[in-house]
Amino acid sequence: MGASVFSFRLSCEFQVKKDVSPYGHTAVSASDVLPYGYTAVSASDVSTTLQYLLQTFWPALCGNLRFGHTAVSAADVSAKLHIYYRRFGHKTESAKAVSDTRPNLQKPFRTQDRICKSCFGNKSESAKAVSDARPNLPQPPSTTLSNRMEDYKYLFKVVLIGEAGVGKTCLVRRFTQGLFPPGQGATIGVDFMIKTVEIDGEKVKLQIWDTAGQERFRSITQSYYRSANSLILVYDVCCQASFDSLPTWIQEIETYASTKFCGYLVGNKTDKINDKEIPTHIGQQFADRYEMDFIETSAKEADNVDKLFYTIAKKLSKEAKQGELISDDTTKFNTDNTTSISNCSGCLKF
Ligand SMILES: Nc1nc2c(ncn2[C@@H]2O[C@H](COP(=O)(O)OP(=O)(O)OP(=O)(O)O)[C@@H](O)[C@H]2O)c(=O)[nH]1
Repeated sequence: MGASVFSFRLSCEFQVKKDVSPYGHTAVSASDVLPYGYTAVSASDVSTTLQYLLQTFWPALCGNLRFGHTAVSAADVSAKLHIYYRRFGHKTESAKAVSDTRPNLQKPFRTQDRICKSCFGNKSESAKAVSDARPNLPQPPSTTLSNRMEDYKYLFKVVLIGEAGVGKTCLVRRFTQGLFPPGQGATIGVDFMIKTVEIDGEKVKLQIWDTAGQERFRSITQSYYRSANSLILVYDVCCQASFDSLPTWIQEIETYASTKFCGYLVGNKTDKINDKEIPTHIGQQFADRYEMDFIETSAKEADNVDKLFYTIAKKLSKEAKQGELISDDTTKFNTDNTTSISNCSGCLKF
């Protein structure tokens, strides 16, 4: 089993690992994740073990970390794992042994809840998003996997892209948490949140991926385009440069996205009326040219933010109902009245 199998980078193949990583995009080598005598364990075993390791030790060591907002090197991760080795030893050799070294797995939810909150800040939405995205972790009886599967009809993946500083994170946090974060720092790699909305009486879960706009993260963020059901391309209405860069982003989309996705152009920061550089009709023209929907928003004032995401949820639900979201790789239809739509094997399937 090659090193790539155990790679902890955010890749399509091992979405579960990706989704539980509080490290953003840290690459962890095969040796880091194989403290078990190099026994061939499956990717999911490794994933599950790492979830446990990271949950157990990371919060105490690192405090209020959140997805994608912390740069942690492979060496850091490795150092944390050594603590685990010291405690449990190196002698476990099989996948079973791996699971035997997880004494806390059956602890009640209170423990996990505390860990999530500790790990990701005291933000219930964040903690819930993390919890939802960890299908392998023990769940309290009231929120077992099957229960949660009945919680919604569709699951869609929405990815925000655009230049750094245009307000992608603020849009996501306004929608998912109802707040405008003061002093929002730059996203490192990719962050995600989940919000369930109701469309025509049906629950629709939006898995919202907030990508870093900085060039240095481009190779990471590109890997998210293909599995997106919807791509939201954001620019800052007060920043000509962010608008001028749109053709480059369109090229990125054409290169990396799937052929079937719902595209939205968003001009953000409309509250800065006196600084506006890109008139609404120019934004609209650009969107028309590339057959995208268009809206102007203010994450700060909560203008049109809900409308943006609800419109996307509604459109995708309609397309799913009409069977128009049949995609490159897989479209999953669950037998229990729950449908998980995805464009690639990298999408979460709860
Ligand atoms: N006035 C105003 N400022 C905003 C708005 N949205 C975001 N900002 C500010 O713009 C700055 C950048 O916001 P972010 O949400 O971090 O931008 P981003 O696109 O996620 O940036 P990267 O993570 O680097 O890609 C922050 O200082 C925000 O406070 C808005 O609607 N109005």
